[in-house]
Amino acid sequence: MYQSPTRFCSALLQRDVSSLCCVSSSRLRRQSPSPPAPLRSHSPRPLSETGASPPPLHPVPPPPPHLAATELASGPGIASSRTACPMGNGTSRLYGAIAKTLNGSAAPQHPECLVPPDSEQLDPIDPKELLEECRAVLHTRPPRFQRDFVDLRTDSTSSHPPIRVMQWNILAQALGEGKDNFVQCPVEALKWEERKCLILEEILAYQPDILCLQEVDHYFDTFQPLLSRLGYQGTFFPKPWSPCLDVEHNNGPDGCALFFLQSRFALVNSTNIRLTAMTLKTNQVAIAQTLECRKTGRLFCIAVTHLKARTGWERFRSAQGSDLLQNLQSITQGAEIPLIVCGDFNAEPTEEVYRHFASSSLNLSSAYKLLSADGQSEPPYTTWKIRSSGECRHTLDYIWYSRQALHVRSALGLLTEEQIGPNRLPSFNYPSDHLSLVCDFSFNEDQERPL
Ligand SMILES: NC(=O)C1=CN([C@@H]2O[C@H](COP(=O)(O)OP(=O)(O)OC[C@H]3O[C@@H](n4cnc5c(N)ncnc54)[C@H](OP(=O)(O)O)[C@@H]3O)[C@@H](O)[C@H]2O)C=CC1
Ligand SMILES: [Mg+2]
Repeated sequence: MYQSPTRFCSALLQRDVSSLCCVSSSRLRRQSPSPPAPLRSHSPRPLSETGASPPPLHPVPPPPPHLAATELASGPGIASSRTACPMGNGTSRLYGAIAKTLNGSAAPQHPECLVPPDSEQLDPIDPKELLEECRAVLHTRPPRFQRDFVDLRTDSTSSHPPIRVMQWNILAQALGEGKDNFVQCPVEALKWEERKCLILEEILAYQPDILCLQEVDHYFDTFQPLLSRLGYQGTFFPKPWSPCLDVEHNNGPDGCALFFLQSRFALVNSTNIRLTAMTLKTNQVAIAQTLECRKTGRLFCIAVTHLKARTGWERFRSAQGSDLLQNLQSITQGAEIPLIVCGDFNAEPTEEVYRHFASSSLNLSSAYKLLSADGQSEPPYTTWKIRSSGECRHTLDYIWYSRQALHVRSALGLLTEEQIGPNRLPSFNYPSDHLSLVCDFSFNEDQERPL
């Protein structure tokens, strides 16, 4: 079960307790997935997904006892930092690293683990070697889907390397196994030990400079320790009443996580936002950070959010979006600082919250529209799954950017229907019901001035 972050200590972070948690590399090598189970039966599918009927707007109940009050409002949340990593470490140490995260979902409860260990004790990891290790764990799975970047460059050129941003709802382990009811997805495909490697493989394949994640319920035992060793600085803000906590053997609350490469950016300001809807506190959160490019001195703001899900909650989402926009107005000093907002908005482009973002005074555009023939249409889907209630194919995930200050140099194409397959997502091939979105951004040269 979940332990408070202050009581948490990952075995990965604590070399001298490695014997408590470590799985040997040979054992890891021998692991092979069980054969796929027969598909679970499911009832006839209506065309549209329906969730619980929306109650009137209401605040969520008091926080669970394991979360301090300061973590729930616009408090500091949980951030961590690491030094940037040089390359070239031995694979044997990597097996130790990933094996420790494979060993179990819960953190050890030893008193010596109450204080997080010194970050300097951690060894950097070579991304290529970690990728190899992931592939070894996944050797019985089908190969990764091929996705290509689409070059979107216009006349605008930039002498600086682009900023690669990944947006991804990675699917909380507890929700995938306990709540989501993906009736065509074999339970074996959801095993964390392997699904984790599929998620890491996706991140390592595209090597984003900034990673915006939703439904993260393995921050402390997996993503923070591993990504910090790849040179990322991470921040996690859990949902106050995460539905993960209702699932037996959960690994703690899910929430948003934001990672950036420390070698490229310095953190100037970080804000954790518990979203409100018509002044009432809600169960949804966002993280907004102002970063400085180390090379150019340019400032920009990056934000990640996950809005309220389900049909019937459109007004609620719209109110949450308005609250987020208001916060971002203030953080960007009235749109002075260029902005990128990544999120699972749980809203189709026809919804009010989408229109609010598209028409806000922050001058935002949605990057993935640029993949369409006319540059005006969102992709046909960013999530595609089959629940007992039916097939759900929706466009819900977006990367918004300041259209005057930034331009999109390229965007990663989505999976085709054929790649996704008849049983949809998640699957043995792909670890989440949402596709990752990846864009390369550059500052527009004519606006290229340090703020
Ligand atoms: N104990 C208490 O008193 C309270 C408990 N809660 C718990 O929190 C939950 C609500 O939390 P909230 O964050 O507002 O929930 P949301 O409506 O935002 O949904 C939470 C998750 O459910 C997923 N989801 C969406 N549609 C479905 C579906 N049809 N079936 C299963 N899962 C779906 C979403 O994934 P995606 O975004 O990918 O679609 C999302 O990650 C309650 O169900 C309860 O479990 C909440 C408040 C009080
Ligand atoms: Mg989900």
